[in-house]
Amino acid sequence: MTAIPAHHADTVARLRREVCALHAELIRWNLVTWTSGNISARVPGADLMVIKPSGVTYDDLTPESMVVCDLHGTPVEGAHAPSSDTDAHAYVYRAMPEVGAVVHTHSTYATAWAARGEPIPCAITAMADEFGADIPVGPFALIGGDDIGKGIAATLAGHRSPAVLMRGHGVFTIGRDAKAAVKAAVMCEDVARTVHLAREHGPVDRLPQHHIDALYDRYQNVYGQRGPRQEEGADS
Ligand SMILES: O=C(CO)[C@@H](O)[C@@H](O)COP(=O)(O)O
Repeated sequence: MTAIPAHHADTVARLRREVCALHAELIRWNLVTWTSGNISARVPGADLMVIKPSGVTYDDLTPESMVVCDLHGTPVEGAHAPSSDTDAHAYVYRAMPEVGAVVHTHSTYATAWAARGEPIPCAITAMADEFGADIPVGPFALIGGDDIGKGIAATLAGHRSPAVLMRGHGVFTIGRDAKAAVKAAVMCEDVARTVHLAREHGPVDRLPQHHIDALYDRYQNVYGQRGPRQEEGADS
């Protein structure tokens, strides 16, 4: 195995802790069954990523059990075999330099949309906020190799949505960091459930595009705490 350059050691140690801890969020939000989801994060400035080990139950995950791989999916540091989706994550990092993290789940409602091969229409404000569009469907691809990654990148490149429903499989989300990608996975399941429940009682209309655009812009650029006043602790 190739050694990790010393100047990346602190970052890798931090990402081992972060990626490990965020798997608890997949359980907390009921997005995974047994060992069926995974999280990875890119090591900024290096052709490396930190990813969950394959098939290890979430209670047994530790920072030390995370696996560091290069961006072709080859393990570089770690005693465990990496996630079976390692090649998919690695392909996304190679193809989408702006992506800092990838999350995969089989969350129930979103995966039901994936099983139907149907995009989730952007019908509610929470969806316009986070996704800015319908949540798209990517192609079916077998696990292992580059095909899942190719499908994710081809579907999400140039798309506002940080989530894709891989046909007949489940959800992949991307983000600038692991927390953002986990948030997208949580929100994806939430809106998948809401729109599904709404459709049980009748047709659901997509929001008008100008409303989607306005909601997305506000949530991405205005919503929440931002700017120097908050950083200085001002409260009025
Ligand atoms: O999607 C699948 C299997 O369908 C896998 O991602 C899932 O079971 C998780 O596998 P890993 O434990 O990450 O190897």
